[in-house]
Amino acid sequence: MRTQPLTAEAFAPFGDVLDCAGAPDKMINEGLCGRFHDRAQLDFADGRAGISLFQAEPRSLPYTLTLVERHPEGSQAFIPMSFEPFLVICAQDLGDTPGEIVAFETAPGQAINFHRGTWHGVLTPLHAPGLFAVVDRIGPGANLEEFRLAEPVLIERG
Ligand SMILES: NC(=O)N[C@@H](O)C(=O)O
Ligand code: NI
Repeated sequence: MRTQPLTAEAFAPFGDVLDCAGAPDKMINEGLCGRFHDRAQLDFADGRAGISLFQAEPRSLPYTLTLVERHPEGSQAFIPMSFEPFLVICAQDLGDTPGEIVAFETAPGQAINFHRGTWHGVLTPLHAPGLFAVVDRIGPGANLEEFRLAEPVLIERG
């Protein structure tokens, strides 16, 4: 299957796109900063928000996907700390199992937030340095379900 450009509309079933598209919601700091306010649906059931840094190995396209995962107790945001695009993989939810895989390539300056329970591929940079801030749930109990695909899915550039 092939990647598609990340847009808020196409990603809406899976989560939020964070970018500075359009006009800011408000100008702050004496008019020197545009605030794109409250742009993600965060959820940290029975826990709290945490900010972690991920230093991930870059991958290449074509990319062979063998596993997806989800976090039933919380949302998870991937915020690149570079201006490099990255690969975002999701799957529709069929209840206990993931459905069709959908793959996006971000534009520079875009970040994403997976909604609670969204099936997704793990953090997948396409270029070094692979450095991301990740905002997700810190709390008790399990918050990771993994699903190994019956057949690997080859993801190619769209
Ligand atoms: N396991 C972990 O902290 N990261 C994954 O959830 C991921 O989506 O990369
Ligand atoms: Ni995850």
